[in-house]
Order: sequence, then C-alpha cells, then structure tokens
Amino acid sequence: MSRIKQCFENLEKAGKKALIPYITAGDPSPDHTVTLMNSLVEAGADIIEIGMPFSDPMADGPVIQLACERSLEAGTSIRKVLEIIRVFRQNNEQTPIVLMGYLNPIEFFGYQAFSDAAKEAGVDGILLVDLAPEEATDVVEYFQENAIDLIYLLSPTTTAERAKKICDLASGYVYYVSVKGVTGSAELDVNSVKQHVDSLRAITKLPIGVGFGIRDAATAAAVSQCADGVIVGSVLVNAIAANKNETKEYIAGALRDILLPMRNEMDA
Ligand SMILES: O=P(O)(O)OC[C@@H](O)[C@@H](O)c1c[nH]c2ccccc12
Repeated sequence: MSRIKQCFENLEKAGKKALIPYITAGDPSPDHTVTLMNSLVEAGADIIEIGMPFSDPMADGPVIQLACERSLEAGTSIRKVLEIIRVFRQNNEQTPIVLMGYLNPIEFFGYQAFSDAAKEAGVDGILLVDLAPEEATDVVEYFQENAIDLIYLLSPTTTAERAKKICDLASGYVYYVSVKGVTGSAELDVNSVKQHVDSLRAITKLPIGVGFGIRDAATAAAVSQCADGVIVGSVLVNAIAANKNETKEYIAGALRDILLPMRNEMDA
C-alpha cells in the first residue's frame, strides 16, 4: 500500500485529519530544507508537500514566487531537490512526501528519468500544476510504473463532469483549491468549501485535501471538519522569508510555532 493511502487510513482510524504543510525546497538554501522538514514533522505534519522551484510559477502568488527565486538563487536544481528528499528519508521512513511543481523543469530532466529518481529518493506523490489531466497519458504511466501517486487540483470552477474524470485518474488524494486565484490568496469561505467538498464526495472515494488561504488554527480546524486534509503553504513560506537570515534552527522554530497550534486545534 502506498504511504499516502496508509497515512489516510491510519488517520481515519484515529479519527483525525491530515495536516499537510507546504514549503519550497531550497528556500532560503538547500542546506535548510531537511531541518525545516523535520520541524514540520515534529509539529504534527502528516504529509509534506515540497515545491520544486521554478522561474515562472504561474499558480503561485508573490510569497511563493519569491521563495522560488531565493531557492533558484541558492542553486537548487531538480537533482538537489531529490537529494534533499533522500537525506530526509534516511531518518524518516513514514511521512509521505508529495513533490509539487511545473512541467518544464521535469520535461527537461526527462519524465522517465525523473520518475525513477523520485521513486529512488523516497517520493510518494507528485502534483504537476500545469499537467492537464486530459493530455497526461505517457507522463502518467511513468509515475504509475513507480507507484507514485498522481495528485490533481480541482477548483470551484471545475465542472462535475471534469471533476469525475480527474478523480478517476487521481490516486492518493485530490486537492480541492478553495478559492479562485493564486496561492497565498485571501481567506477562504468555509461554507462554500464545505458545499463543494460534500458534492465531491459523490464523485470520489479518495481523500479530499483543501488548500489555498488557510493561515490560522481556527480556519485549519474549521476546514478539517469537512475535508480529510488541510494544506498550508504561504503562511509558512512567509515565516521563512521573514527569518531568512536567522539560523536554520531558528526558522524551524518559527515554522513549529505556526503549525503546532493548527495541529492542536484540529485535534481538539
Ligand atoms: O499558500 P496557501 O494559500 O496556503 O495554499 C497552499 C499552496 O501554497 C500549496 O499547496 C502550493 C504551492 N504551490 C502551489 C501551486 C499550485 C497549487 C498549490 C500550491
């Protein structure tokens, strides 16, 4: 069974919801990332989303765009990202890792080579923002061969028909984008999220993660009432930016201070 599937099954048995933080690999430098990932686990992360930095991240708002810039500036390549995952895995066999990114750098690396290297490094899932599910055939096969879960985005504007198609292709979980727009957007509307998530339940048995606009413990807890997981990105990345000249242990502490209250409130 995949690590992601196992993770959601364990959570369901325990009556808990998944807390899924996002950070960009190599931000502010590749040397920071394993320490920061460990701090996320300590603060109660169930799954970690790791962004692969890209020069033109269309779906990202300014906070994550700047994280990509810092990371690329510090010399983070796809190969480095995979090396980071490999080092993290040496001391953590359990926490699923989802890589998030855009097609261009992966196409350059080679899809099959990337899929094989990702598997070997210990990656569990992949979310390629600009991979249209309709056109995904050969790319998808490379990941399926390595049992890497393919995670897709669904948004408030995705039609029911298209959502069904996407859910049938997806594995691991589906990612419901709570608001139109880019990452780091304004607060979400919990009622509207609940309505959409409820209607997705009729379409898929996969766990549903919700992200975009979750910045505080109260919102994380409210969303976790209806979703199977909550995804938290920009508020963490912003804390990295604000403390980028401090030690990595200090930045790790800043991330824990944001995530731990979310964990506690979700479990309360
Ligand atoms: O930043 P927010 O609003 O907390 O939302 C999570 C989001 O950043 C993360 O999942 C993510 C980072 N880059 C993305 C690109 C597309 C979709 C999602 C993402």
